[in-house]
Amino acid sequence: MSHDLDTCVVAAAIVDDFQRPRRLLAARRTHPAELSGWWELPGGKVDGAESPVDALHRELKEELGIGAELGAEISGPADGLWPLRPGLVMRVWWAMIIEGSPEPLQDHDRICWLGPSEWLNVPWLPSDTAVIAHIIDARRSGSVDHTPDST
Ligand SMILES: Nc1nc2c([nH]c(=O)n2[C@H]2C[C@H](O)[C@@H](COP(=O)(O)OP(=O)(O)OP(=O)(O)O)O2)c(=O)[nH]1
Repeated sequence: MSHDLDTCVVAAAIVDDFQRPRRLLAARRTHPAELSGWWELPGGKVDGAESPVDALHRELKEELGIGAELGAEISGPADGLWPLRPGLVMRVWWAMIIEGSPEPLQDHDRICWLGPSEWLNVPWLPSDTAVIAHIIDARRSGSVDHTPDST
């Protein structure tokens, strides 16, 4: 199935270390009402002509006040994408903070560093279940691909 016409959301799995990630940053949404209180990977929709990577850097600055280094993209099951709902797909990158200290500045009311055995300890958005399971597996098997990616 083609996802060419779908809206693209970009998000970051922000960890403390690409090679041996122990902590993962989760953020609790404040809006819209039906998503409020659920936790997600920080990010947002790609605007107009900006590239997905530019959009992710913009969102991380707006939402958390941080600059990040992106690692490899975490490829999803649908042509590399993570389907969220009809018409909406997500692309996800490993990321590490290189500037600033994360604060819930916009769209979230809480952020939380989840420790090694805690990556399932928040109620993730139901649409995130597959990607969170995937990154937990990658962490457990030591197969985190941390090759920098700038596509
Ligand atoms: N950032 C992010 N969004 C997610 C995740 N999982 C998931 O279903 N979504 C959904 C929630 C929203 O419907 C959509 C992201 O839209 P958004 O509202 O955060 O993006 P935005 O601020 O750029 O959009 P907008 O307010 O301008 O419409 O993707 C996730 O892990 N991270």
